[in-house]
Amino acid sequence: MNAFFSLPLYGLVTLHIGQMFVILALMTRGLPAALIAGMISTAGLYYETSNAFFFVTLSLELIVMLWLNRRGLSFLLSNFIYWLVIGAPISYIYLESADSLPTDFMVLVLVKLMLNGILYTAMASTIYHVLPMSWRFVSRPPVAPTLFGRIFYLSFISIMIPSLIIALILTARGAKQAEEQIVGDLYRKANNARLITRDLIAEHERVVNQLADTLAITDVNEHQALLTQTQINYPSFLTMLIANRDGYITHGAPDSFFDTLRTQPFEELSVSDRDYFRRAVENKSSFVSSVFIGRGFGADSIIAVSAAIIRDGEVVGVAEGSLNLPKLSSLEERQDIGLNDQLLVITDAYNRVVYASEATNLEVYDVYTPTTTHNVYTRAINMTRLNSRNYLIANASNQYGWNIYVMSRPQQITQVFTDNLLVFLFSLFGVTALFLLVTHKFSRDITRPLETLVDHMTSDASVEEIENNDGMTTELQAISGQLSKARRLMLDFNRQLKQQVQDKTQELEALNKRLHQLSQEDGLTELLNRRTFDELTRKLYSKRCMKQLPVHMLLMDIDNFKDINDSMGHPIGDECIVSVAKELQRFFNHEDELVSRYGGEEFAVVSTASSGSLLERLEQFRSALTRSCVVDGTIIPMTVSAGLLSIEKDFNLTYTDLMIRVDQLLYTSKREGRDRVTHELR
Ligand SMILES: Nc1nc2c(ncn2[C@@H]2O[C@H](COP(=O)(O)OP(=O)(O)OP(=O)(O)O)[C@@H](O)[C@H]2O)c(=O)[nH]1
Repeated sequence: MNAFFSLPLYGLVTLHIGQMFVILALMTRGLPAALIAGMISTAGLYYETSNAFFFVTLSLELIVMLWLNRRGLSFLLSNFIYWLVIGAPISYIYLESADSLPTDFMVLVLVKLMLNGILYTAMASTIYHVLPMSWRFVSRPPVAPTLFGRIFYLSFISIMIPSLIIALILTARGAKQAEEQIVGDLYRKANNARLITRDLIAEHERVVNQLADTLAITDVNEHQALLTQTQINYPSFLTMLIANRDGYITHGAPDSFFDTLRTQPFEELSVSDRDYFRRAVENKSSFVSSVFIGRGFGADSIIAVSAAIIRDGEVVGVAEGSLNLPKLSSLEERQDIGLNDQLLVITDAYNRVVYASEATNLEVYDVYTPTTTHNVYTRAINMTRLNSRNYLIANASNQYGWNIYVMSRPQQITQVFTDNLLVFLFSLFGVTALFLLVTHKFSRDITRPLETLVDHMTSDASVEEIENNDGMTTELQAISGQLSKARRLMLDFNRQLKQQVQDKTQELEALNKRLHQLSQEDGLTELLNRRTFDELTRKLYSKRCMKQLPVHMLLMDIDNFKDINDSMGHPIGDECIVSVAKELQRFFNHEDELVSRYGGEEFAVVSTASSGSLLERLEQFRSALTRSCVVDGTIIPMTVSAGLLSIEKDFNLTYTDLMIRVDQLLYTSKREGRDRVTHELR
């Protein structure tokens, strides 16, 4: 059982779709979940092989991928690097030590492992990107922060999966075709060799039969000539002989052979113990021997073709021809067997080598029975080992019990697959480079106009539409037009808003100023109110005292004002108060002189002027006041009572005491008959 959901392609080459889920678990649920998924998916393999290798490598793959991913590499690239640097070497060592795989298939398996890794990771990546966000339990860094990177990554993995699958299927089909072709070729050659050897033996058997028939009716004197001629006609016969009924050689060809033979001891000339003699005599027919070592004339490995010479139903002798076995090499040449590392071995019914290609290191008469194994890569043909190399082996046997083995190196099949995969890998690199270029251009086509648009929209310069919009698509041109329009409106609105804010600010400032003024002024007379006057004068007074400079405090009150109010009404009273204030402002306008409405009809003046100047102006004021208030052409005469305290020496008086004292001086003036000034100097 294989819980990897394998999709067999060719031989051991299968796509392990199940691994995709393990990678997906790593992407969405993290390492512990992926390890559990990996354990489940390799459980079947573990159960079958009792080997934890698959789980260990899978775990290593997951850990390395995660580690690389945390360093900013995509899972796809991480997987590729893993297989290149760790996975392939480890698998190589494992497969090599496990010895379960012929080394001829090693490259193929390693390339397949790598492609498999790329494929299932690409599939997992694609699924990951279309999964709802809620399925992603672990946050992953984005595959690429730039638009270019994202377009490239997504388009790359989406084109890679189909192309990888198509490439694998096509190469698998290619390998199958190559396999069929090579296996067909081997069997065709084996079959041809079967027919040729059959015909060869049959022909020589016929020749020996004919010879025996002719010898039976020919005078014995002509036997030697007949034999020599036959051997000349059929050079495939290395030697030929005629033996009499007792098994003694009476004639031989070629002549040189027979001359040598004749020099042998008498018993050496007997072939009565040889199968080819006994069987021919016993069966009164022809016979084809298996391989044996000749004697008498050298010690060649030979095959003997013999026939009984029958005269009047009685065997009178045996004619025999020994086949020249090395001449079978023509068979090899005729079938191009030497090419492509192909080998030919022919054995007889006793598995003795009749003929073997030189590269097999087999000698004629050696016993050869190939042990064959079935191989996953080659379903239609067996594999065998010869001289510690693997060979595909096709065999055929003829009716003489001969076996014909044609062998070929398995690379011929795996080469097609491996070559195709390598071509695919290189094309993939090419496609990747092309993709990089195209997506780079594509993303620039998108981002450039947007950048231009943003630059244009954020610059303070012109509000005109973008002049050079050649690079823009029509959609972007439309958006750009609308944005420019919106921006113009916005700028207009902004300008109006600015103006309004400016106006309002000015108004507010004026209002504030006025409020400030109002808070300091008396509403009727616009003189300083009592609170502000006290505040300012307190400071001035303490400064003057500190510096011991003269300061004068003047407090005055309109005399009998109640009468004016009572007789003429409050509005007229107000007018009188205002005219007093105006006169005060007129006469007490020196620097550091403050004038205040200190109460209802009470006024205060602080001055730093000389007392002479002050008293003079006070008198001028009092005199002007009598005529200052005119209502409906009638003068309302007014007088004031005043208290004046000049501080010129005693600077120890507090401000409160100062005011109390001035007030007392004012009341002194009132008490003493009004319209006067009580002046005190301290
Ligand atoms: N029209 C008007 N009258 C005010 C104002 N403030 C105070 N008065 C009046 O001023 C008068 C002050 O009167 P009194 O304090 O009795 O003193 P007087 O009549 O001026 O007499 P003597 O101060 O003793 O000379 C009151 O009748 C108040 O109502 C004001 O702002 N307007």
